[in-house]
Amino acid sequence: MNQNSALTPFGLLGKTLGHSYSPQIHNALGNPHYVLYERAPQELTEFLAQPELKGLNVTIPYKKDVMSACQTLSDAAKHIGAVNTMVRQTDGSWYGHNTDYDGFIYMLEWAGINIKDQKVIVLGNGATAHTIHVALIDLGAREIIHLSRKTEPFYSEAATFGADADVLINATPVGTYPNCPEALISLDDFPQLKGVADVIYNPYRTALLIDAERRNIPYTDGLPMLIGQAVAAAKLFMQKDFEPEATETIIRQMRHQQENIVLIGMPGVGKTTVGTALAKQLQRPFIDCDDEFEKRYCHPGEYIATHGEPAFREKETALLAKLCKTTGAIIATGGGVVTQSVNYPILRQNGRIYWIRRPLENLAVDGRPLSQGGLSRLKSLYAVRQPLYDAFSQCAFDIVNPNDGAQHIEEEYHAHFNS
Ligand SMILES: Nc1ncnc2c1ncn2[C@@H]1O[C@H](COP(=O)(O)OP(=O)(O)O)[C@@H](O)[C@H]1O
Ligand SMILES: O=C(O)C1=C[C@@H](OP(=O)(O)O)[C@@H](O)[C@H](O)C1
Ligand SMILES: [Mg+2]
Repeated sequence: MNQNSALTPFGLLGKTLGHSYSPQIHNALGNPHYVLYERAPQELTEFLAQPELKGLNVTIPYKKDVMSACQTLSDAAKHIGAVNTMVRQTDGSWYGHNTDYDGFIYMLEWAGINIKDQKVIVLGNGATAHTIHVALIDLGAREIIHLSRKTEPFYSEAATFGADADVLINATPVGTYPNCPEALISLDDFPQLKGVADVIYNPYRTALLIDAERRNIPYTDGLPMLIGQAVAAAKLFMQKDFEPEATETIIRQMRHQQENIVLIGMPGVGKTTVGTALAKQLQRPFIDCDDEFEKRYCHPGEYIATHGEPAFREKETALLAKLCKTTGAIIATGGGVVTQSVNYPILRQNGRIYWIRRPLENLAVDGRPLSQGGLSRLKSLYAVRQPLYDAFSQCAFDIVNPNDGAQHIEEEYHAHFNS
């Protein structure tokens, strides 16, 4: 190492870190001196002995290993048996705490999910589930049941334990990018739920959360937990308090950056045209699902004419599942995506869905086999699809001209994240 290059005082310690939001979050909290530290197990002791290090977050697989390097431990860290935050004390020793605990409690508060005297079902029995368990006891849960794959009770027993459960928490990685959408269970087995929380933050909405959203059950994804734990760590690192708005602003900003704009609507209504304009305005990537289909197979119209619509729908869903894992993009779909209910969680997981409308008389029909047969054919297609577009979308816009339409959608999108 260069003699003059000082070690950055704050960071995240782990074995293989890949992409992490932590530097971005700490930066937003006013700490530009936060980096990723990937270290092998045999390097840990020497690494932690460096006096330039002032504060660390710790991730798998080291949350237990670093405990022996901490002279003092918080009660939460002791009860949980894991440390995710280390703070250098004035005497040079390390203090170990667990801000995942704080982040979890923050997430529930943020979502308005009450735990006191409630029956809580936790999916999973691993390290995260254990941290959550300790927090749930401290919050006064009446009963906590962990469903798991390896030890009883199993996920298959959800109906037995879920009948009178108040809160459901997913503490497993099932449904995390890139294996999304995927859920361990259906909420059919939990008829009394008052809240659902998922520790996963990529995708933004797991299949479990989309299920909760559909049933109007209050829910939260794991981003408030991630940011809540970072803020709790930053308080210790920087020895300062943060206004509650600071945390809320970061949550909102990250969502704003990441949420896709998804366009649905009748064939020929202008999804591709409006999507192109939106991508340009917002300087975000544009994905046209029909174009992507054509790159891999052939023009969608030609595919339907040759192989039939069911074969097209199957290929289209598989392709959508790949394309819609992305974040921060503008996505124009093919007009028929709403005919397959399985497409809803795919589009919704990272997206706000806009239904764009124009009078049927004005729709483009060229190269669109399902739109052939004149206005009466379009009317019957619309009769079937209109309730589906309505159910799939969070917003609807009547578009007179594509640029104005893009402008209105952009305004709604920004307002949604700034309210
Ligand atoms: N609001 C609009 N007013 C008039 N013509 C439009 C409008 N939106 C799109 N068009 C035109 O309609 C045709 C089909 O638009 P396109 O974006 O390909 O629709 P979609 O992707 O929904 O099938 C294009 O020729 C486009 O220029
Ligand atoms: O409405 C439909 O079922 C279809 C619409 C087309 O996309 P556009 O909506 O872009 O025309 C294309 O996906 C395919 O021909 C099927
Ligand atoms: Mg199109």
